[in-house]
Amino acid sequence: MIKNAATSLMARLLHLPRAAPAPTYRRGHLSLLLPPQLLRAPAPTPAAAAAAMSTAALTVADQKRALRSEVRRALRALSPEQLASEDQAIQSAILNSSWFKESKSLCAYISCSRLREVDTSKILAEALSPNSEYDGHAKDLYVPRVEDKNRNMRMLKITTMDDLVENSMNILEPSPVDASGNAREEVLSASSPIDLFLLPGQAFDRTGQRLGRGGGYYDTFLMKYQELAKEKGWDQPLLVALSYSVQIMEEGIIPVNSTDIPIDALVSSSGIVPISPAALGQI
Ligand SMILES: Nc1nc2c(c(=O)[nH]1)N(C=O)[C@@H](CNc1ccc(C(=O)N[C@@H](CCC(=O)O)C(=O)O)cc1)CN2
Ligand SMILES: Nc1ncnc2c1ncn2[C@@H]1O[C@H](COP(=O)(O)OP(=O)(O)OP(=O)(O)O)[C@@H](O)[C@H]1O
Repeated sequence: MIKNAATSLMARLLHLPRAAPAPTYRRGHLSLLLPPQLLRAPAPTPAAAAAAMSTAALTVADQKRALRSEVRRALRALSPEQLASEDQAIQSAILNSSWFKESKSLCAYISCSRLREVDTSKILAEALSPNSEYDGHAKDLYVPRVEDKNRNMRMLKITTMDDLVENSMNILEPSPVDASGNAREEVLSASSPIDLFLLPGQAFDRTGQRLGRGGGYYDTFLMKYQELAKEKGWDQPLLVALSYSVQIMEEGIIPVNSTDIPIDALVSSSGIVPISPAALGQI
């Protein structure tokens, strides 16, 4: 946990003395949107309020960027042994869970060790295994493919790790067509629901906040998928994030926008933390 690092970071960002309590950020909380001088003013003009809100919105983006670099530094300081031991504990917790075993279709990320992401290789292997320990069937597995820099990401079905090729960011992604030249099935046009998303990220907290790498790819995709599930009358999927210990923040440290999609549960080497009512009912 890097509470002290994150607190000192927020103090620097907000020009507060170090002893000041860390600010709390809540969805739709007015004091996040408006700077102090505006909160004190009795009746700001609409133009002044709009200008102040755009400055404050930029500040949240800056705070997110700063927290990402702080976490990146903390992750780089971990030894390979520490990373491997947490990878093992996190993957075992997931592989042994009833919600993973019972899931029939899932979206997962292909972990990238250069980015210090929690390893998903054992989970992916089990999902693709035709003789899975649970019901002897492979699961339907969809993995991300970035389409452009405008937050467009698709989740494409793969049946083997050989379906993956390295992209320009050195992350493995599925080719858009399979070995026979057929377009891969994609989640947003599939005819059945996804049970489970295994999510990457830079920082998380126990209230369900998640900070990603800043592309907005996951928040945008999850918003689209949740709308689709609502339209189709499907159950919403369980959103589970995987986290090294140093990526778990105290409540109130992670800056939040209205487009951030909260997670249902968090898995770290200390175990599984169910957060939402949906997760408390299933985990
Ligand atoms: N394994 C994995 N796949 C994923 C994601 C992810 O976070 N992890 N994505 C989730 O969106 C999308 C790809 N987005 C990415 C965004 C940034 C970087 C990256 O290398 N970022 C560097 C910093 C680059 C910079 O700031 O200039 C880094 O984080 O160190 C990689 C993937 C889809 N696939
Ligand atoms: N659903 C959305 N619609 C429009 N813009 C969005 C949406 N989701 C995110 N964005 C924009 O994408 C940019 C990056 O967002 P943010 O910093 O929250 O991403 P992140 O959580 O780090 O990334 P990700 O969700 O991909 O893991 C921001 O400018 C944000 O406003």
